[in-house]
Amino acid sequence: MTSEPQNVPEGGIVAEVAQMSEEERAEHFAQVEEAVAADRDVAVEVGETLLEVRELTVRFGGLTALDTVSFGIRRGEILGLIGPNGAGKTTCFNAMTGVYRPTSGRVLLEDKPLRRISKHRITRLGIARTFQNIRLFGEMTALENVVVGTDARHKTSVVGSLLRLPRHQREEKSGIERAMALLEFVGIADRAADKAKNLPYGYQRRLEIARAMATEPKLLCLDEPAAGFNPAEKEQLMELIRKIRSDGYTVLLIEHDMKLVMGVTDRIVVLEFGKKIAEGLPADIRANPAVIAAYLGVPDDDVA
Ligand SMILES: Nc1ncnc2c1ncn2[C@@H]1O[C@H](COP(=O)(O)OP(=O)(O)OP(=O)(O)O)[C@@H](O)[C@H]1O
Repeated sequence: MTSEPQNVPEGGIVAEVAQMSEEERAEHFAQVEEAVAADRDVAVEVGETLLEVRELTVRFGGLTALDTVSFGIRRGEILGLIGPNGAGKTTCFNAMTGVYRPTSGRVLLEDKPLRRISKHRITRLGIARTFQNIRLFGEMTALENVVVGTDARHKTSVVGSLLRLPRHQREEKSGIERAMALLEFVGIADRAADKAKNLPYGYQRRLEIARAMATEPKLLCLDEPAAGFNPAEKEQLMELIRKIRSDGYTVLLIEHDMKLVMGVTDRIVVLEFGKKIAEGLPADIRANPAVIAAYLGVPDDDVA
């Protein structure tokens, strides 16, 4: 079924795809799905709401970290979630990915409420994330770290894998092949056999992204992926994020670096003191007086 995308933002792949005929769209997504996730069973309909945050409130004791925040993430877009320090970005992210239980409000994935569920089940439902502080298995190789991600999609039972039944062997082989393809995709295949802890910092960040992608998520959440990067590395990261989106993924990006956010996102949601103060296209957000006021004190370079 193909439905007409609604409220499609100007510019970016979402708009491009919206202009395509049904045939072109089908061909586009066939290519996209082949490229990185040949066996992916995620149907992509650009423009529809994939995840909805509805009146979400999170309190820590007397502190309201998130106050009745609502926004939607559309399939196929890169949504930026920004705001000054302490605005509630990470809290929102954590409430969306099962780390925190919201005080009130809901998160709906494909119209179904995400209740209090384990992190593992969140991954199964199709949400993957990276962390501000890199969390890799340091003693495992880069390749093994990504294979672990592909395991989340396996259908073999524990007994099946212990007995090394043919399906398990097939899944293992395809997991290794996919993991290798993902390392190439993020640009670190040359260090596939190195232990994660021995990789340079930039490689570790890319490895985290590859591992999250390996779970074949409907929504890929990146929490400050450019932290600690120099300008050249940030530029490369922007390219990678665009490539990820072109491959059919939907991306939620939390990022401090305004240049990066403005350069790569389709739409932006701005939080301040736990409240949503703006939502819109990057150009509109850049000119929004409330956003400018929230970022006063931030060096011009960071906002421009
Ligand atoms: N586990 C917690 N317990 C108590 N207070 C918390 C907790 N997590 C966050 N907070 C508080 O909630 C508010 C929002 O914090 P949050 O980390 O979500 O903001 P942020 O926008 O992600 O900030 P930053 O950009 O600095 O990471 C802050 O006042 C913070 O101190």
